[in-house]
Amino acid sequence: MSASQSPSRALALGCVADDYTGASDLANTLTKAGLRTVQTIGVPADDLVLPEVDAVVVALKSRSVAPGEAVARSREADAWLRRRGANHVLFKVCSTFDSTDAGNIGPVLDALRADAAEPIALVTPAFPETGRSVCQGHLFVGATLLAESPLKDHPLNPMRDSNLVRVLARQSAGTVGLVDIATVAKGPEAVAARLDALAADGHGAAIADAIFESDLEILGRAALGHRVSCGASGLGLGLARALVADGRGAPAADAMAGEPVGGHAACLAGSCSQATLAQIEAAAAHMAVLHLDIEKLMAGPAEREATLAWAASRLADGPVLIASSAAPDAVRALQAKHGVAAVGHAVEAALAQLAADLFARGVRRLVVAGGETSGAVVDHLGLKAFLLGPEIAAGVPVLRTAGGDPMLLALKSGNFGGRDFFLRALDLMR
Ligand SMILES: Nc1ncnc2c1ncn2[C@@H]1O[C@H](COP(=O)(O)OP(=O)(O)OP(=O)(O)O)[C@@H](O)[C@H]1O
Ligand SMILES: O=C(O)[C@@H](O)C(=O)CO
Repeated sequence: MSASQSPSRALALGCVADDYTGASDLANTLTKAGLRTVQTIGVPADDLVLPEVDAVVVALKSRSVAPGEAVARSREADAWLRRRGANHVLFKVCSTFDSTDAGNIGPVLDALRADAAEPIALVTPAFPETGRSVCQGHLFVGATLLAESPLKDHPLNPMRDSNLVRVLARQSAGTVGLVDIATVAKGPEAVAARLDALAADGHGAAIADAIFESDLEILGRAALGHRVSCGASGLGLGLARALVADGRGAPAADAMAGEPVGGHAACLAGSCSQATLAQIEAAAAHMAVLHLDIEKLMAGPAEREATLAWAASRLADGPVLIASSAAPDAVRALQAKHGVAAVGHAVEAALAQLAADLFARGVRRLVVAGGETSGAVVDHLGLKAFLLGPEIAAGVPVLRTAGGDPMLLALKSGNFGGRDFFLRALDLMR
């Protein structure tokens, strides 16, 4: 990571994100709102020298691991951020609240709250820019209730209950209350008073309604009165705007100011979301696309090796896209035959290995679709920290690796981006 010229101030905001794409989504939001932000991969070393920043987003791959492991990693990240002076830590989860009854949102939040000695934490995944809103504790994806949206078919954590008070209560040690939209509309003091009342009643968390960015500004201000909160980029926006109003933040250095990185370009898609499936279809008009045969992939290395040979022979002519993505029926059939975890891990491992092989063949611009997939790829490439570049689509920035041989990446959350996402990303990655 590039060295700082001046000793860093205490962080205005610390963030622990439960996946890598979610972390870059949040880092993008904080940057746009005026906080200079760096995203690290995993908990950084204690002696990490940062440029002058206001916020650090520590990206973990903890959304779909065992709860104990998620808790341990998140506590470590939280402790690092507190040592860097962060008074408030936002636990960034998915705007569609991706989790199961076992966790990991509840267990991690319980632990962070205990470590911060906070009686209650405000929780909201609302993110109006991408159509996520919460009303009477129910999460909507656009105009559709969460449990009726495509998220009901998510390969790892199908979301079948839209009532987040219930969802969070099932995975938390404590009980969960609601800060409803009527209270939010009254302003930060009313929200703070409601949180105090819920805490006095013994609730450890409160789902907060939010529909518009103005609601999130109110919630961000109220959340800053506590040491920990939980939400998606919308709450990040609210916290950042409150901090900037308090005098923190400054324009970020242009992460793309250096030489263009050049090199070959490739896209890897492991997300099976409706959005990604449509984006892959649209990309086929502009680049060579290969759909992996998952049965063959699971049978041995031949499918991956053949894919690499296919890609290597085309890279000089332009970008290639390799996708494991499949429609819900096909995903379910594979999962029924091999097991959810076995297919997921086999696909992630194959795409991560392909990323490394493509890097070895000169790829320096890489677009990855899917949070778990991005986690596997970034870990396998051994990348440690990112600076923020321009926004490709809501929630997806261009990332530039900090230090070493520069590389540009876009880590796309499954549901984000328009149909032309892959082309648009590569246009901004030079
Ligand atoms: N054809 C397939 N059949 C079964 N599982 C698949 C297939 N292709 C990919 N997968 C697995 O599905 C999971 C997709 O999760 P991932 O987080 O990458 O995407 P996403 O859930 O759409 O994105 P996000 O978490 O950002 O919303 C991964 O574990 C991946 O390996
Ligand atoms: O909040 C979101 O929707 C994304 O940042 C994400 O975490 C999806 O994996």
